[in-house]
Amino acid sequence: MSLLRPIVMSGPSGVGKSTILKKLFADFEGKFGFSVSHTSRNPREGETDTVDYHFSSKDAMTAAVERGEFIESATFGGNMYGTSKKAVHDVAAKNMICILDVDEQGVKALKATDLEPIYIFVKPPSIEELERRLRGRGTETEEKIQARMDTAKSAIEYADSGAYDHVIVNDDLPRAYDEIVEILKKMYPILSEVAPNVAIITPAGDAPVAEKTEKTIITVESSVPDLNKKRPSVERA
Ligand SMILES: Nc1ncnc2c1ncn2[C@@H]1O[C@H](COP(=O)(O)OP(=O)(O)OP(=O)(O)O)[C@@H](O)[C@H]1O
Repeated sequence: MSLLRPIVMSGPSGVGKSTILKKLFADFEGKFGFSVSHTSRNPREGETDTVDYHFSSKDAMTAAVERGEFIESATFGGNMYGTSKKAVHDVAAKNMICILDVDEQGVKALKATDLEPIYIFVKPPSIEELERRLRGRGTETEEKIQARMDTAKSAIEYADSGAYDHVIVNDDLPRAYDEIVEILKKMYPILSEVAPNVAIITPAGDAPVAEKTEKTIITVESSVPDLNKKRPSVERA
């Protein structure tokens, strides 16, 4: 069986990628996954090696980067972060579609690998609307908004040059989401499969009744990854 091709989901900050991904992960339980990044920083309390990050030393990471084992890597606050090609393969090996939420530089780096992802760009209806959404989110300082707008203009130009397989304009969220799902269902038959062991999503805290049925009970917390968690290896602006 051939491995599922990863998906690149790129687009300027504030365009709605996380919103779309959150819904995809929830609607297609167990079909999508993120790769686990490497970092040279120490684990924080509650973090588990190979789950939250692959915790590594700076020397080991530097050597692996030199051997060409990483898609991209960067240093933040004196610590190295990066995404290895193996981490992407590991998701596909579980028969899941690996989502790569990367910026323009990440897309260029991926194009130099043999991972052959499907490239999707989420485009704002206009640069003014993007700025409105960024401000509306209320998470950025004025300086950061300006820097993000400059990065956004470059990202849109790159997308307009034909760098992506699909460009989806996120004007109306449900419409944009449906368009993405339609594309993905054509590309990945596993998204149309009816799981033999249907998952029932219940609010956390509900008593599981798995022993009475053939169905799997999954709480929302455990089934949907935390998309608010920063993945610094792909964060630049
Ligand atoms: N079609 C839409 N119309 C209006 N608002 C939208 C639409 N899509 C998303 N939003 C809103 O825009 C804001 C930014 O969305 P989101 O945080 O998903 O962006 P992002 O692309 O993931 O950004 P970042 O890369 O910085 O994480 C959010 O407040 C979200 O609710």
